Amino acid sequence: MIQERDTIAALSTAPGRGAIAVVRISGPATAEAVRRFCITKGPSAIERPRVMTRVDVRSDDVFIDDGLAVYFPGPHSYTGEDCAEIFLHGSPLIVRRLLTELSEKLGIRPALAGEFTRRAFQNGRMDLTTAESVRRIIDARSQYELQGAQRLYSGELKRSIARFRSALMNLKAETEAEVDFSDEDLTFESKDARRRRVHDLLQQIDDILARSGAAQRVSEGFRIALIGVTNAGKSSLLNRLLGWDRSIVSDVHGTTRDYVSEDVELGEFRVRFIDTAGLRLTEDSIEREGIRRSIEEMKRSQLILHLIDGSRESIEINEALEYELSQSSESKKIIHVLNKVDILHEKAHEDSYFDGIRRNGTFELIRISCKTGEGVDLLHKRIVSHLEEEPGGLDPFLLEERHRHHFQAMREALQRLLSLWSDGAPDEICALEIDTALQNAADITGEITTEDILGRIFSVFCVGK
Ligand SMILES: Nc1nc2c(c(=O)[nH]1)N(C=O)[C@@H](CNc1ccc(C(=O)N[C@@H](CCC(=O)O)C(=O)O)cc1)CN2
Ligand SMILES: Nc1nc2c(ncn2[C@@H]2O[C@H](COP(=O)(O)OP(=O)(O)OP(=O)(O)O)[C@@H](O)[C@H]2O)c(=O)[nH]1
Repeated sequence: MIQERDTIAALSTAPGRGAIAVVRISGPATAEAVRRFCITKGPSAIERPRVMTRVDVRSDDVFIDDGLAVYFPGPHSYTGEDCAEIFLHGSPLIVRRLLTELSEKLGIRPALAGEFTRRAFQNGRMDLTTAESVRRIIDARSQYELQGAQRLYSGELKRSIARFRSALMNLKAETEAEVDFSDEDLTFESKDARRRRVHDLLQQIDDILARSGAAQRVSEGFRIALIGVTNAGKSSLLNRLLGWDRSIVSDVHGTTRDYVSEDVELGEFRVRFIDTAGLRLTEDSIEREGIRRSIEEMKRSQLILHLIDGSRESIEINEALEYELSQSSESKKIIHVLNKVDILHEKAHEDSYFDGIRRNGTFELIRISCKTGEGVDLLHKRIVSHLEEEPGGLDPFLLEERHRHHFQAMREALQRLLSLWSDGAPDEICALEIDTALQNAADITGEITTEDILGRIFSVFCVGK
């Protein structure tokens, strides 16, 4: 059983060798630990709260490291308890020495994953949505996801929950007033006006869920399929876009037998490029399987880059492309990329070269050379702007699955409330649904939490956070 009053310590910087390692301590024995292990000639770190102090880190007469220390007396600290940070040389051996001494001499135990932030939450330093966003900030894998997490950290969700709660409280107060005073001759806001307010809340919940769903899809990464005949230069383009040799580039037809995928940061976004098997009719069964899979991949992707080998006399339209071009104009976005402009076939200068790929008369074409790099930047920009056009693409509002669950439950309670009202149910029964909605709103920010819920939330954190 974890004691709240335990003093905890952990390495808070990334594990392994590094320039500097920071050990963080939190809890009642912190000041004693600093006094005992952080030795100064002049004023101690304890006497100079929140000021970085040069110290000799030592245990009795045994030298551990030349370091720096900061003491944050509670409640003005990250966790709200007495805290300290000791900056050491980034050696795992030094860190282990200090943590061992803290444990053996003062009974300071290693912190669990996320335990500092958990204490910050439990000491009222932050609400649950802010605490959760700390992990998301650390784990973000694109600027887009980071921005979404930072909006949570800045309290955007907490504030909208506060608005929901006050609207629900008003609704409840009025409903109860009606129950209490129903015999008296008082005028209350008409049921109609109240209905409209509930509809308005439902609309707001739907908007939040829709925005977060879109943001989630964006942050998980767009799938971009690279398709085109063998030797068109798909592998070369992927390498150009990624900036390093990820897939095998060769001039033997059919090198890419299966698809390779790669998650990369492209501008603000995380995207997954799928380099599909070179498409050509073949008797080779393994290669045919690759082709079947590239058609599948193409169907699942949000954007298709169709690579054309501009050194050839004509554009070869294969099954996969045929399928895609036959879809209606609202279907998948497709960018045709004319590659090898450095050795362009003379026919590729004529408009008729592109007749086969027009869809409803138009098509988007970008000319590049993977050999010289010409046009690759422009293509990169075009891909990013396609991503930005995606719904929710520029408005990251990321929610945890837990938040979505409670919003859904709020939504269902409010819908039941509306139908109870329609059925003319007693106000006491209606008030119960408002309570359910209120409870779910409170669960999001963590007004009332259980050990079990907190355990699940913080166990996915890093140790030391
Ligand atoms: N070295 C170090 N860097 C860090 C953190 C940290 O704890 N230590 N942080 C986190 O892990 C983040 C910064 N967040 C923090 C939030 C609050 C307090 C804090 O001590 N708050 C007190 C004092 C406020 C003040 O002096 O202005 C308070 O709010 O009362 C510290 C860090 C990122 N960088
Ligand atoms: N001159 C020129 N050669 C290119 C260009 N892009 C690719 N190549 C060459 O074309 C050949 C095929 O390129 P890859 O990138 O392997 O083509 P791929 O589409 O991945 O081929 P498969 O995996 O067989 O489907 C290689 O020899 C490349 O060096 C270009 O812009 N100009």
